[in-house]
Amino acid sequence: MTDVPVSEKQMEEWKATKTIGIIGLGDMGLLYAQNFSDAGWKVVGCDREEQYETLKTKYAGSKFEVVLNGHNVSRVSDYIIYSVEAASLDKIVSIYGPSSKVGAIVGGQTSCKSPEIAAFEKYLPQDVEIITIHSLHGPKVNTEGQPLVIIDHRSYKPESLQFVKALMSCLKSKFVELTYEEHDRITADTQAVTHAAFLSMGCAWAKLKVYPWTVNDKKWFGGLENVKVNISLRIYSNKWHVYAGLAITNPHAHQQVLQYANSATDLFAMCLDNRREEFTERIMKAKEFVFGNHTGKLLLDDLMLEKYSLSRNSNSIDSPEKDGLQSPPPNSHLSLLAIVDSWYQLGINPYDHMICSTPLFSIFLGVSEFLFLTPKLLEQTIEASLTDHLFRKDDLEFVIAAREWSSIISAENFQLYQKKFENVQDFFRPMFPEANVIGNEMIKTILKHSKRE
Ligand SMILES: NC(=O)C1=CN([C@@H]2O[C@H](COP(=O)(O)OP(=O)(O)OC[C@H]3O[C@@H](n4cnc5c(N)ncnc54)[C@H](OP(=O)(O)O)[C@@H]3O)[C@@H](O)[C@H]2O)C=CC1
Ligand SMILES: O=C(O)C(=O)Cc1ccc(O)cc1
Repeated sequence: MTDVPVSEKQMEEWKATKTIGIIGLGDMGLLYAQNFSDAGWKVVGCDREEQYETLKTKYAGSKFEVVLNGHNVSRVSDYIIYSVEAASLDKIVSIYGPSSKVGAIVGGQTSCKSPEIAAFEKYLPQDVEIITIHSLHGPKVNTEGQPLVIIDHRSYKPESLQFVKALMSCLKSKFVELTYEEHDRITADTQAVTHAAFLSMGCAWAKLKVYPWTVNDKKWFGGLENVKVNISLRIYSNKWHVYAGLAITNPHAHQQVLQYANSATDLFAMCLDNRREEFTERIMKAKEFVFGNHTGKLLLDDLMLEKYSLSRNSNSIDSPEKDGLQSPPPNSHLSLLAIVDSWYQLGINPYDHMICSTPLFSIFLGVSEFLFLTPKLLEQTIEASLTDHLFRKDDLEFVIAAREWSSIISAENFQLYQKKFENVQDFFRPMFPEANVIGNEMIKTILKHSKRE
């Protein structure tokens, strides 16, 4: 539902009388503060108190006002959005929640909603309404057309939801109304497991000390490899707490990430033992379950992805169907076989979640679809998995990495998550400037071309 059924007059009245407050002026808080104030809303925001002078100067020319702290935001705002690290949310709501203006609406941007709702219920005064949100994209992605989840958890006035939607309408995102439980289940299926996969790939390359696109034996090139490398580097160039919070605070995510690690382990073990029949049957069952009803065009076109290589001399594609170009060596694509197997094992139809898809999830589904539905590519991949040892060592590191991420997430160990994430981040850091330019271009093109976006 993208239309907001409020009159122009009502909108103008709200803009003239309501104040929007944002606690946490980091990447997402700033995105909202700028968009809302540009659209004519009165916006106040704060970050940590010690940042006050710096931010006041920095945003002196902006249309929103920086105030000292969350008390000052909460006292004057009709809609208060907490846009802070997931691990600190409970503490921060406990401090500022009781200062919420009487009758205000409160929401948050954290990626997992059960702990956010629990904190709101615990610390907010009863007169305060709870309507929370989640933009399903990062701060550098154009908000237009991206899913924006809205959760009306506790509202007393019928116009409150209309008001939140009216405010959010300037983002031009696609509204998706869910309960917080539905939200957490879906995002565990989509985001958490997608991140686990790309985190594990990056971790494996860092362990092997390779920048895959620079390896001279030309192991890693072609459209599918470009996606793996670009998305993995994109995640590692971001803040660790976004991914840690999303996976650790969502109990459903633990099971999904564990299944992903188990799928990778099982499939790899079958390859080591050359259990051809069992391996092929399992992959084919997963294919039937996930893609059995697929009709029409694929989400992604490999020719489109092919140009987004970090490698300077790449000119190839993965598809064995396309003649005339040098093909990359067959790869076991364990990371992609494992995701489709884990969807099958958990009974998840990923297409059911497209309504809540993030750019990275769409791309992950797109490359998996490409692997499973491009004629001959899956057969070639199965053969390579069982008989070709070129990627065995990489696959071993990948399996270890997937298991490690799963253990850290299940143990809810933020410290270890940060340490592991930042180790890999340090390894890739020199490559980020170039990788981000190419990765951003790739994502833009994919989103433009993806028929379901
Ligand atoms: N980045 C993304 O792609 C997305 C993130 N999210 C979620 O949105 C939330 C914000 O993420 P993002 O903007 O990326 O993270 P940031 O780290 O950029 O922003 C969070 C900000 O909150 C500040 N903060 C910490 N404590 C307080 C406090 N007591 N009062 C006011 N501000 C405080 C932080 O300061 P300091 O850094 O000093 O701690 C930081 O500037 C997170 O929960 C994240 O999971 C949701 C969708 C997408
Ligand atoms: O697209 C993704 O999965 C991202 O990595 C960006 C992101 C991160 C956290 C969120 O809560 C929503 C989107």
